[in-house]
Amino acid sequence: MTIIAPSILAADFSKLGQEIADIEKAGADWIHVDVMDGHFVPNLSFGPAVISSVRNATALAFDVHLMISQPERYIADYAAAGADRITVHLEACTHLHRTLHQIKDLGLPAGVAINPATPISLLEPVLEDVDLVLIMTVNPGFGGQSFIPYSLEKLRELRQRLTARGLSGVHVQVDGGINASTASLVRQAGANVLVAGSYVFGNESPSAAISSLR
Ligand SMILES: O=C(CO)[C@H](O)[C@H](O)COP(=O)(O)O
Repeated sequence: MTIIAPSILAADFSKLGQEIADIEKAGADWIHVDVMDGHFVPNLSFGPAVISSVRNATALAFDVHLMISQPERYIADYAAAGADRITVHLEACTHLHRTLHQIKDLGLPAGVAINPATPISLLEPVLEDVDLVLIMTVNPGFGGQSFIPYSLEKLRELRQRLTARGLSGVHVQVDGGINASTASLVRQAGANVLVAGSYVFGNESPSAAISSLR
């Protein structure tokens, strides 16, 4: 079953709680929460105070994607703010294995994300330690960018490696440029968790947009 995780980066921040409640009614499975620090990525979004203020707007899981340098400094804060799962970037961690276990030690599923130019092979040492791998299908930092086609090869390679290692339960997530057309391609290539921002929140009917991604 495909899990749809709308990214609130594309929501109207002036009524964020309502936007989250509405997207739950529209059929979302998880709420994708993009945290940006203006250092690891060239944009800023929001921090734990905003997350905790909207946590009660939904019963859905908050899937927190930390696009921040040295995320180990803030993992406890995001867990306390209401994150249900936390994903960190391989490129942002000095000690990736330690950081993933820091997340797991807080009782949360740990995810690892990679940028478009990072090869799948670098994930090999931590595949057994993660619940989710996020293949960025755009360069992180901004919504509304175009899907990078080479991502499909990376997805196929990741699925093969997970299957070969008996790890088919690991979620394979994609983020960036996902719409009805690219959704079909990434699902065929092995993704089972689809993040979509502008396609869902910018659609006249978010519920139709979510259905079209499944
Ligand atoms: O992580 C992100 C940017 O770094 C966003 O989640 C991603 O870009 C989704 O936006 P869109 O669906 O509009 O492409």
